[in-house]
Amino acid sequence: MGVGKTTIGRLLAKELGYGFVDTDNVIAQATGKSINQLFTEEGETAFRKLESDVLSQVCAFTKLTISTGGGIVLRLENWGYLHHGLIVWLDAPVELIYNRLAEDSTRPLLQDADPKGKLRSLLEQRTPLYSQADLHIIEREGETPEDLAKRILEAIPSVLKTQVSH
Ligand SMILES: Nc1ncnc2c1ncn2[C@@H]1O[C@H](COP(=O)(O)OP(=O)(O)OP(=O)(O)O)[C@@H](O)[C@H]1O
Ligand SMILES: O=C(O)C1=C[C@@H](O)[C@@H](O)[C@H](O)C1
Ligand SMILES: [Mg+2]
Repeated sequence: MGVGKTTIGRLLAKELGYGFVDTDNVIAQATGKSINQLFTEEGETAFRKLESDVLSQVCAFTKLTISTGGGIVLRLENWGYLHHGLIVWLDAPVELIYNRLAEDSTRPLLQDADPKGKLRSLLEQRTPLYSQADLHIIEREGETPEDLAKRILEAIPSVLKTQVSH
């Protein structure tokens, strides 16, 4: 959460000449509600169902970069959809994310008495799930979104199946 999926996904799409979709944005547009409102008014379970519905539809397209919500990994069903493409785990130290999101109130799960502790526990719970991604990119201090998009693009060939020449 807050690691830069939306920001960097958009840049990657541009570099690749692909379309771009952000599942949180699609959900907000389709429902006319913010992510905060959805969590408060409908609950996290209803949000997760919407998130799977959106992913199940957008994963069918080619030449598309999809930025997801940080909790997309939680439902087993989503992994079938994610594996239509190449999955990148964008990772950053909790301290960095916490500082970035300190003034940001748009993440409902961080409206907590101890947001840093919450970030830590979410990351701990989800690490085994994020580890299922094809590519793991760890952000370095001071790296810009452009730097990260470039690094992801450079790393992608390393996880593509090597072609067998005859
Ligand atoms: N490499 C970076 N350096 C500095 N700021 C960044 C970087 N990446 C993202 N940001 C900033 O951090 C904030 C969170 O980024 P963003 O919304 O892209 O994260 P996200 O992973 O999509 O979050 P969520 O999981 O909530 O969807 C934004 O204000 C963005 O501008
Ligand atoms: O990590 C999460 O569980 C979330 C991340 C955001 O992208 C949103 O999908 C929402 O705030 C939940
Ligand atoms: Mg996002």
